[in-house]
Amino acid sequence: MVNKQEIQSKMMQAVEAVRGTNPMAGSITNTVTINLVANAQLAVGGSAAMVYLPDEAEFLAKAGGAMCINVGTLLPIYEETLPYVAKVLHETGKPWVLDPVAVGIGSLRTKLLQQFKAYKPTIIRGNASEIIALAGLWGLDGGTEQSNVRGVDSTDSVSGAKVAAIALAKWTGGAVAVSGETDLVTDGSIMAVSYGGSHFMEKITGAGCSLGGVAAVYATATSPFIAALTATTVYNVAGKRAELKVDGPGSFQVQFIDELYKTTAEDIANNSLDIEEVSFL
Ligand SMILES: Nc1ncnc2c1ncn2[C@@H]1O[C@H](COP(=O)(O)OP(=O)(O)O)[C@@H](O)[C@H]1O
Ligand SMILES: Cc1ncsc1CCOP(=O)(O)O
Ligand SMILES: [Mg+2]
Repeated sequence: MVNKQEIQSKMMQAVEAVRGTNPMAGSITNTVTINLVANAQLAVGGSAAMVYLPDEAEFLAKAGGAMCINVGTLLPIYEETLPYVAKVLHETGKPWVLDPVAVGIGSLRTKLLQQFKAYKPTIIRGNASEIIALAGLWGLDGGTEQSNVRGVDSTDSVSGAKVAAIALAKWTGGAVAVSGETDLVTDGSIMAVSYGGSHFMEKITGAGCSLGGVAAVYATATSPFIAALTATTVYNVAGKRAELKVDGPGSFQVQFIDELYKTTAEDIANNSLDIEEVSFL
């Protein structure tokens, strides 16, 4: 039987551990949202470092507690950097987050995302359409060959990505977080549904990317499933609170960082959460 209280208590421990140790999680991420990713990582108590080059990525992979790879804006050097660092992370057993932003656009993105299958990302974080398309690219259950990703946005429902998320988690042995109005997090045997957030999160760029960066911070301190769920929950609490204090997306982004900073371990434990066993789905 899955014990919800145990999951909540592990999330609280992860939040405290990160605040107490300021762990470093390096990133190779996109040029649109790089600043928000770093600020969100700092707000929850982590330390951020962003690089582009293969040797620097290897350095961060080895020096940090986890890493975040986000393919949002690809540069030619990434053809070398990304498979190289993913292999290092896989071989050294370092947790890493993959955000398959805009999967389906362009040949380099497709090739890199195909290469990542063998390096088993510890946490895969994406919106519903990205999760479905990645499962399709990897030939797993619940995936579709044709990506429904519209640029970087989802056109699928979160519940429609359930089978794909489970299949991806079973393949990697890690966790998958599907974001949207409500969020799903699974390790292939447990499915968590987390509530909260704000409609303003669709009106700023980088809510998803920074969620991946924060998941990497928590992955330095706990299991992939708890890390993905803790990040998802912190986002739901902070998003809900920020919305109450602002009247537009610009001030929301600023307030959201403040709320990430202020969210406590207790707030996370008290946020609305459903847990079910995957075998009963
Ligand atoms: N309509 C919404 N209501 C509440 N929270 C949302 C909504 N849309 C997105 N979020 C939140 O925004 C964050 C990013 O999710 P999403 O927008 O799906 O990712 P992406 O930016 O990669 O498409 C997640 O924390 C998610 O819970
Ligand atoms: C707009 C955009 N274009 C390429 S990457 C990117 C950022 C996407 O951020 P998110 O997926 O968090 O909304
Ligand atoms: Mg995204």
